[in-house]
Amino acid sequence: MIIIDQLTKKYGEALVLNQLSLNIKPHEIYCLLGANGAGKTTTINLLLGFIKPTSGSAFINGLNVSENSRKTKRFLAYIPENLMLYPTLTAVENLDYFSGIGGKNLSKVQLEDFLNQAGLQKGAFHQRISTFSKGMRQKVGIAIALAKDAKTLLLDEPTSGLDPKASNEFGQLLHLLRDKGVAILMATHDLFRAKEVATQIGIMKQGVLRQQFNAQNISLPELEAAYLETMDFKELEV
Ligand SMILES: Nc1ncnc2c1ncn2[C@@H]1O[C@H](COP(=O)(O)OP(=O)(O)OP(=O)(O)O)[C@@H](O)[C@H]1O
Repeated sequence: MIIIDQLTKKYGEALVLNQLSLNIKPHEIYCLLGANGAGKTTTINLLLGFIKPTSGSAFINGLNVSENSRKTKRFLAYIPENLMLYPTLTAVENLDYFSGIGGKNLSKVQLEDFLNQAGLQKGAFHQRISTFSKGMRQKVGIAIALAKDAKTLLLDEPTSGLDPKASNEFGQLLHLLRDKGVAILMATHDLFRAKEVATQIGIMKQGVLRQQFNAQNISLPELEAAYLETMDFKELEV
């Protein structure tokens, strides 16, 4: 469960996130859309406890992130655009290391089972990460989320640079995690993938959540039109 309550972030005079409120329950995938600089990564960094809010609060599994940043990481998995894995270690070794940080001590068979669930081909389990494509690395990220038994998954442009097949596979893996009851927040520029995977979609501009949709109630052309309209809307000069 992710609760964002009137979260605001300022850098000096620059207001980069303005009173954002969101509620993402288990079994939900919330896709956050917005142009470069809209505040999507800032939102994720606040949820990760990487930066402190100017005002407002964020809660992961009922814990205030600002007060329990270390504890909340136990419930969290995070997949950025370029997942940081150890290139000279194998997929199994990386999974062992990162699930260990998450407090899990798993056998080789269990580790391999999570990689299998994440769709990594068996031949790659014991290969070094340095030989992996981006799609394979993202699958290791999903395996880490599964192995940690994460209740919350944060994703920052995870399908950027993936080919359509890899991106489609990645979307299916998100559905697997959703079905397990994970609450998922994904920042993305990919309207098509957002429409494919999301239960809810929000459009941000200049740190403000401008529009929200139930993904079932909007077609892809309607979503694109709403996005373009939001981006084109000029603020009234006072
Ligand atoms: N450390 C910082 N100091 C000052 N301004 C910052 C800092 N970090 C981010 N910003 C500003 O905050 C705003 C929001 O940035 P953010 O990275 O959250 O946008 P985004 O929606 O994720 O964009 P993108 O799609 O390009 O990733 C931008 O104007 C950015 O320049």
